[in-house]
Amino acid sequence: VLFFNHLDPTGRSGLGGDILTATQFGCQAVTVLTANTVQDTGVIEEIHPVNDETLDNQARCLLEDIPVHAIRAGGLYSADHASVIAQIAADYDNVPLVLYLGPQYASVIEDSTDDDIEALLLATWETLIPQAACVVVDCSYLNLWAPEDEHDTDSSIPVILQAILAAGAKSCLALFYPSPDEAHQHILLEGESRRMAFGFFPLAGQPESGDMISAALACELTRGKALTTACETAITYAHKALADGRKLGMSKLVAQRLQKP
Ligand SMILES: Cc1ncc(COP(=O)(O)O)c(N)n1
Repeated sequence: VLFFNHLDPTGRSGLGGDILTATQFGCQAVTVLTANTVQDTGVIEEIHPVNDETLDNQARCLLEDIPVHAIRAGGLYSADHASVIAQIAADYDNVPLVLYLGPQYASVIEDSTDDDIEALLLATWETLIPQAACVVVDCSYLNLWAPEDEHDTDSSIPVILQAILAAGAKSCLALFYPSPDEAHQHILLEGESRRMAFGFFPLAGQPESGDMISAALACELTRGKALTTACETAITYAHKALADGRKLGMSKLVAQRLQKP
């Protein structure tokens, strides 16, 4: 599996976590760094995006060397990142693309402007979402990825999810979908009519669950698993990893990713 992600030096999220998840699923992780960061288990102090040429060169270097069976794109910090990954996805269109849209920290980047963030959103919607086999979103942060006219609309989650499918994504796994009884639930949307709900997930509000679930999902897809089964396995895995999480630092738990799915 080819992972695009940031490097979280704590290993809690990002490429370090992806490698552990891939290992647990019996896959080799090949990795492309999108950004170096300065952070601990609580605060992201700095994000330094990698330039788009390095991103492109590293990904293509790996793809020409090693057969890749799934691509998981996360940790996107610039419109150029989205465009480079989109071009790669187009060149390798037989390889399923799992796109993860989670908490989005592009505003942490020094000198970043609203225009930069808007350009990232636009490139994501126009070039990446249309090519995704599955877009994994965390509904708690979905408004950060909403197209400009959807910002600040409280009831926009179902609208944005439908927009993801309308943009061309084959499916969308919506995590922490706000259900009427206030519990959180995960929902897989496929095409116009197919909708499948997964069980309740008691560990709501753990931002790294989507990072982990999308990584595990990409690994499961390399084995030719059906999407619903792959989603279910990935969710169960993340649930266990978070339930066994350890407070290694002063802030967020570090999931135990070496965990039988
Ligand atoms: C640069 C960067 N991007 C994303 C995350 C994950 O998000 P979270 O810490 O909310 O799980 C992170 N720790 N660092």
